[in-house]
Amino acid sequence: MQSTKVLHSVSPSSRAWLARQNSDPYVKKRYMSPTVYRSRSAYKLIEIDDKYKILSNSNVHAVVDLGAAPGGWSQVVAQRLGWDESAKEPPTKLKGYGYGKHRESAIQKHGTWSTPKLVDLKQKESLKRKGKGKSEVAEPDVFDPLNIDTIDVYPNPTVGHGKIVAVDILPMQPIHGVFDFQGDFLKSTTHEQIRQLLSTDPDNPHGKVDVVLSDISPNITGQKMRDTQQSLDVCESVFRFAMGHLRAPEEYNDDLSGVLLVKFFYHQLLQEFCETMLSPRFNDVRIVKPQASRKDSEEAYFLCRGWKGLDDSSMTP
Ligand SMILES: C[S@@+](CC[C@H](N)C(=O)[O-])C[C@H]1O[C@@H](n2cnc3c(N)ncnc32)[C@H](O)[C@@H]1O
Repeated sequence: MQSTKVLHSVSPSSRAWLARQNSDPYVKKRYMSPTVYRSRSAYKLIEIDDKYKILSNSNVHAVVDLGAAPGGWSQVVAQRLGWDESAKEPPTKLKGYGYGKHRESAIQKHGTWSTPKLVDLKQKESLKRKGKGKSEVAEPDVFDPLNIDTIDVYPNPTVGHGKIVAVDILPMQPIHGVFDFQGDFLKSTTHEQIRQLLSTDPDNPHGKVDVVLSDISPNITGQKMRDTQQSLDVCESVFRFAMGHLRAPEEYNDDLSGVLLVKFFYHQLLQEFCETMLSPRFNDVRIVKPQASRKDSEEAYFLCRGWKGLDDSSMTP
């Protein structure tokens, strides 16, 4: 009886959404998978990598995931690069590591770093007052507003290869093996922050990347021209970043390395962008629409493989 009431109180659009969720095979798959993917989108990247091996490839040492929140794609990248996210094992906390130089020493010591979990100082104080020392009481798994003295370190981390940097305008929960930060990718300062993070790797002083992924979705307004312009702005910004950061082709032993995968929304202008900007710069450019991408969505991806490099001096990033 109660459930009928609840259903009646649900709006027709929410009911349609629930019906679509209930019949969506990828939603079901997500709940049944041993890895709890944070997004349904994860299956799009799995499908693309299974087919084109853009991540499962020994040439991949640095990957950038743009528009990464809540983190489904980053989870897939981390897995494919061997940083098997141990979602089942709760992270433990070590004292003494945080941001800046502490973060660097944590990376050196543990091979990874994730955004520190914050500790609730009030709760900490109240535990202290009750005379419960650290050794007797498990530290609460909550916020430390100062953000300086704890870091999540997985007890038995699987050390993968390669550096993964994830960026989103929204915050994202940490993923083992992934450096994430909050930033607007359309701002050039964010491009610089990514480069700096990548170049902390001593083997990669210029902050070069092998794979640039972008699943960025601008806010869709329903106004075709505006949405198209937004999609174009994102694609151009991602391409500019790729031009400045993809590793030079001479460093690879094949002609399909140096990859850009970027989401777009169908429109003639995007098609022209692909033909004039992407096709001349990569050996293989195609439009992919993974099965996991909803048929009624106008999204698809430009998959560009085999970066040709900046041989033309007029092509400055
Ligand atoms: C479809 S979601 C990405 C899902 C993600 N690939 C996953 O698997 O979890 C699109 C993301 O793009 C982000 N986004 C939109 N505009 C952005 C911008 N200018 N800079 C960075 N991220 C942006 C949104 O915040 C949103 O999290």
